[in-house]
Amino acid sequence: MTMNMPAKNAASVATQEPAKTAISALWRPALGQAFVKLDPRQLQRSPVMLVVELTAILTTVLCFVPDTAVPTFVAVQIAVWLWFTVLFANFAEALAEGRGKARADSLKAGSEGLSARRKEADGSFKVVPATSLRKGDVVRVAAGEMIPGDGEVIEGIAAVNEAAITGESAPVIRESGGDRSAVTGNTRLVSDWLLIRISANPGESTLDRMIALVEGAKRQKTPNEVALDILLIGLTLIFLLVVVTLQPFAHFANGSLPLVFLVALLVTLIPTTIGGLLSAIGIAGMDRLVRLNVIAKSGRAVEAAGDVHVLLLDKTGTITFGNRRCAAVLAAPGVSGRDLAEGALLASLADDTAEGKSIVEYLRALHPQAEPTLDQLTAVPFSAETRLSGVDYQGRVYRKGAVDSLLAFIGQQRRDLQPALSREIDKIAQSGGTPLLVCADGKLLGAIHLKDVVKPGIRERFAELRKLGIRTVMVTGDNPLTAAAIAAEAGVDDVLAEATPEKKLARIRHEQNDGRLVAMCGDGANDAPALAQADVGMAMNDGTQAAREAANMVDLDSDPTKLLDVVQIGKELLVTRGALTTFSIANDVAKYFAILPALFAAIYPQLGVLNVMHLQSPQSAILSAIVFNALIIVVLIPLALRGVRVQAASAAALLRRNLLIYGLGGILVPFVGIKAIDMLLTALHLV
Ligand SMILES: Nc1ncnc2c1ncn2[C@@H]1O[C@H](COP(=O)(O)OP(=O)(O)OP(=O)(O)O)[C@@H](O)[C@H]1O
Ligand SMILES: [K+]
Ligand SMILES: [Mg+2]
Repeated sequence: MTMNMPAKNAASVATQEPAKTAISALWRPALGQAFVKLDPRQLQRSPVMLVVELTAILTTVLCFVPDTAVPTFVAVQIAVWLWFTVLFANFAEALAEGRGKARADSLKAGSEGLSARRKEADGSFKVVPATSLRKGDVVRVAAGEMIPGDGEVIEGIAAVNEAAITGESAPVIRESGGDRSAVTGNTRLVSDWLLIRISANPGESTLDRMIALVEGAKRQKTPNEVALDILLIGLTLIFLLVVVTLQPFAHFANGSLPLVFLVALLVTLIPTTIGGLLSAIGIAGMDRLVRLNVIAKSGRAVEAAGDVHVLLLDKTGTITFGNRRCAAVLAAPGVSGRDLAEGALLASLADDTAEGKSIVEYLRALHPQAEPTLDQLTAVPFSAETRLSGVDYQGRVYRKGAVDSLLAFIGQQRRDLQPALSREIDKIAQSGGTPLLVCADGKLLGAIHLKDVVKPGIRERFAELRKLGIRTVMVTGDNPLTAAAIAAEAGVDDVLAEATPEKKLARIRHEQNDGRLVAMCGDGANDAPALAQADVGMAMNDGTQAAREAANMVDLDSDPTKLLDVVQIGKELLVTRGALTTFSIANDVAKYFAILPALFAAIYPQLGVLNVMHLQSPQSAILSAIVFNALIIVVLIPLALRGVRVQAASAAALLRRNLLIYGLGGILVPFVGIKAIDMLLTALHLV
């Protein structure tokens, strides 16, 4: 039986890193695409460009209608440059899509022909195509095989190579229970076997999302883009009105403006620069995100990231490495080490969280003892609500859990605790560790020290966030002392300790009610509601499937500090769009004053004083403006694709700076550019 072809090497897919696709290799296919995109059905996504295409068609027709006022060779040049305007905008979009296309193609190729071993109702396994898997199906995957879809590990532990999706070739461990249970389709098992419950229907998987994200033009417009589109359509209508009313003015002075000129004038005045580059800016922004190994479920989330004020981070697994491990057990005064070891082991035997497993491992190594089998125990699984776990065994109740929760469970107060044990607990917490208490039948047996390590470099990233005006808040189910110790080490601005899922959710709602946009990073199943509520919810890829589903972003590298880069990308996206819109509109206003005097000079000689640019003739003025209008799109393509760099500064300072550069620049550049083109066209005898 051939299973899903491990020969289709995952690593070979990953080597086609989009970042390494040079622009030089992309512009050729983009050139072809620019013509394909002339199809009005495609162009209607960009209303301004559709108007330009209509004027290009009209002007082309007018070339065949002799007009004494406009020499045919000038009319032809205008028509050609109008077509160029549309082509340049199409080229920009195609170029932006190019990198993503290459990535999408390699991702698709990697998933073709995959099959799966699905568990049937009678318990047998049947080989089916991966595309036929539905949410809830259970599949078995063995070493060397590809995981056929996103899902949750329900049995087994194995090493998985996720290079095809993340580009990271070091295998990661996936196991049932706990916070490392989510697997991604199209990744390869390199050891052992897993039983996986599929969690996504066809078309909804991580892979599908990645493909949709990088396939540019098919993506949905964000609310911001839609709003800008409406503004651009409004401006187009206003200028249409302006141009239409020019003819009566000309008639009034017994003059006339050729139709070709009016049509061309309309194009120079409507916001073609931003209209032509808008789509490319959005696609390029998403592409930057994909290259960062972050998958966003919507463009809206990325834009929200650009405006985030507060960042909530889960402690375990996000700020720390998250493999909270048992480092020591401490018996309560009057309790033997043997009794504590027995109680702690029993309370952990049925606990499949990472913490529970580490306690069992620790005790088996240090205090070997006879163990009951699992079917002799009644398991009480850990929950973030109770913060307790354990078993009932032979009529006795074994529990372990957070200090306050366990004390409440056995009806004790913190102040009733023996001072020696109390001191030990505080010591564990002050060192950043997590203390658990263990009890059997209401009697305290002692404490367990769970250790975790703060991820390196996290402090520096938080400092950078602070410079961008973003406040960081650590939320944790842990006790206040541990929370404070880790918070101090990581350098967060605020802490919320002993947080249940409800408390996390309430904190986010509270910030949102105060008008702040909230981002949240988390990995656990108990983080899912908060991730869903946050404006930007980023789940760690190696976390739980619940978190990945609730979030609107997934970081494939499971690096929470990546949110900083996402914020940066969001800001760049917003600033780039804003800057080019400012530039485009300033440009159009300037063109109005640059061309009109030249156009009307013959009809209203008094306008001569306004003709500061001394353009050669009305036809040279109009042609120069059209050429400038087309070329400025090409000139700005690199900026649209690369994005405007954003320094750590307040939003107001950013706005001031950009208004100055792109607003003032937008007014001045057309005067210089049109004059230069006018001189060149005249010298070449083209007008
Ligand atoms: N397996 C377990 N059994 C019993 N108690 C546990 C277990 N794991 C954790 N606890 C206790 O429950 C508390 C909450 O744990 P949980 O994993 O829900 O925290 P959290 O809300 O995800 O926040 P963070 O992950 O940042 O600590 C822990 O601080 C610990 O005291
Ligand atoms: K224009
Ligand atoms: Mg957690």
